[in-house]
Amino acid sequence: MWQERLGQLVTTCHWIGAKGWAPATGGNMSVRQDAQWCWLSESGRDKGSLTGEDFLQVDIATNQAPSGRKPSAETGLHTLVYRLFPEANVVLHVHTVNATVLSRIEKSATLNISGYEMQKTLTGQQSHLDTVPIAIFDNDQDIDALAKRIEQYAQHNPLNYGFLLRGHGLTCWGKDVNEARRQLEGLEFLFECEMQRRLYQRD
Ligand SMILES: CSC[C@@H](O)[C@@H](O)C(=O)COP(=O)(O)O
Ligand SMILES: [Zn+2]
Repeated sequence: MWQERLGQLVTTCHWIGAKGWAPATGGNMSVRQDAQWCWLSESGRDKGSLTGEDFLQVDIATNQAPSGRKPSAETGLHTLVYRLFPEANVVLHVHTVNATVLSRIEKSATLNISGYEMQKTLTGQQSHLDTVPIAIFDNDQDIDALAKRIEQYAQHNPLNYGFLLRGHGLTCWGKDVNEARRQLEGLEFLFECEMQRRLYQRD
């Protein structure tokens, strides 16, 4: 099951690379194996040309990789998502221009998305009239501290689909590769729309 998921993830990484969403080794991706283990991209790789060999088994509770190789610098954010959301089986982190810039333009702690038909690409969303809040966390090189902040936020606020790291990128997830990929593409489309709207709409 998870082996098949990993194969689909590798294909999705190539798609992400072709989109230009993981430039210069930015971004990281993972799939869940089971309640204890996940498989994470190795740190420093070009994420657009990964193979199955470039994924390392990581303990979700401890962030340890038995292989001794170095998993992603942002391992702690992937394992946090797997701990917070038992239904999440895939995590995608990308450095798109829209996510990077919009998360800086929006000064508050939440990007509220409303008025777009494409909101319905996000599981459970049924109308452009609803508001989809996407949390924005200030970036931090201390991933443990960042993960702790996100965990505390999630205790009191809904955290659906993904979150933005200010000036850094988007981390999103899904129950399978198809859902994670659809929501990544949907969110990225919505970010692009929101960037354009803020650029052109003066009222
Ligand atoms: C290429 S600089 C960006 C990194 O610091 C990080 O944000 C990132 O997304 C990739 O780190 P990695 O350790 O390869 O998973
Ligand atoms: Zn990153």
